[in-house]
Amino acid sequence: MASSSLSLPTSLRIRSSHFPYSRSVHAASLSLLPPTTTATPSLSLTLKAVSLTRENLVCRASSSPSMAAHKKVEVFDTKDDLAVSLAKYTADLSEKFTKERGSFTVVLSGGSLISYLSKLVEPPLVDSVDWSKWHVFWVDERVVPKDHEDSNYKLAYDGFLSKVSIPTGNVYAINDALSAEGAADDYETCLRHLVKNGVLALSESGFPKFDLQLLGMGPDGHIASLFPGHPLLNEKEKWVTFIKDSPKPPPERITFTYPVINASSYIAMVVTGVGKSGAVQTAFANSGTLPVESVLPEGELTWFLDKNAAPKL
Ligand SMILES: O=C1O[C@H](COP(=O)(O)O)[C@@H](O)[C@H](O)[C@H]1O
Repeated sequence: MASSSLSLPTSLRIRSSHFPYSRSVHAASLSLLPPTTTATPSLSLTLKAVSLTRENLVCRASSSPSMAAHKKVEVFDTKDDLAVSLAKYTADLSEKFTKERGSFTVVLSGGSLISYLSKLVEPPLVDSVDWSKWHVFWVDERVVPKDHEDSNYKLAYDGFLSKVSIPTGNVYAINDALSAEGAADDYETCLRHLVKNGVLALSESGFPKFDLQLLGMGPDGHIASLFPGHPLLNEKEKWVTFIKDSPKPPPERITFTYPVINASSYIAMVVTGVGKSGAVQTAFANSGTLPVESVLPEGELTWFLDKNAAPKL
């Protein structure tokens, strides 16, 4: 597969026959590491340390309190390669949680993310996933009717949900008849009910623990409807909140808060295109300025990047 994979802070892997290793080396000192489990000898960079094999690059970055417990970065030559890998990753987690818990709780975002789920709804994966065990949620939603062009539900329905057999009762869209505030409260009530009846797990931090959240990031580094500099970034108590002044239209939205996002077992951060490479670069430098930098799940964070969005190391 034409991909690169990076992992931070404990491991950053790059798998690519085309990865420009030389660009990765300039900021760091090189040292030899013992061979990894692959047959190929590996090199290590102290950046805080990147190890390279011909097909793999494993980077151990400095531990920083602002980093997730386990963070990986995958870089793909093409969007198609990314979609194939994201589909396999999602299908594997579906199997894992279905076996372990009898259900799979998945959070979708809007925007470009949905287009990268295309391989999941094609053979062979579409036939191997047990869709009856899926429970689908939204990390954010625009407060518009469900058939509105701006609706994240509509986007997901047209591009994904309409192609698979997830029980209708397991698809948790917002109540679009309510105000932004009402819809946020209603969604939080729904989540609390699902925790009570065991569909959703509860994290030690007291927030719902989703199995997988599939997130996108805007060119300004926003995730969900958490925008740079907005007071909602500081919300620590609520599970779901609302915004009426979103800098990106439409202005009225509901959104999960950081505590709910970060209680997740797995998060995939799917980012493509040169227009987002600046934000990715800033985020990887731990600038402390972008909302995406506060995505630090209790579980595992994996960045799925195409090479146009990948940071220049
Ligand atoms: O407004 C939104 O934007 C972000 C990013 O969208 P993208 O098209 O740039 O990938 C999205 O993740 C969020 O769910 C959506 O409401």
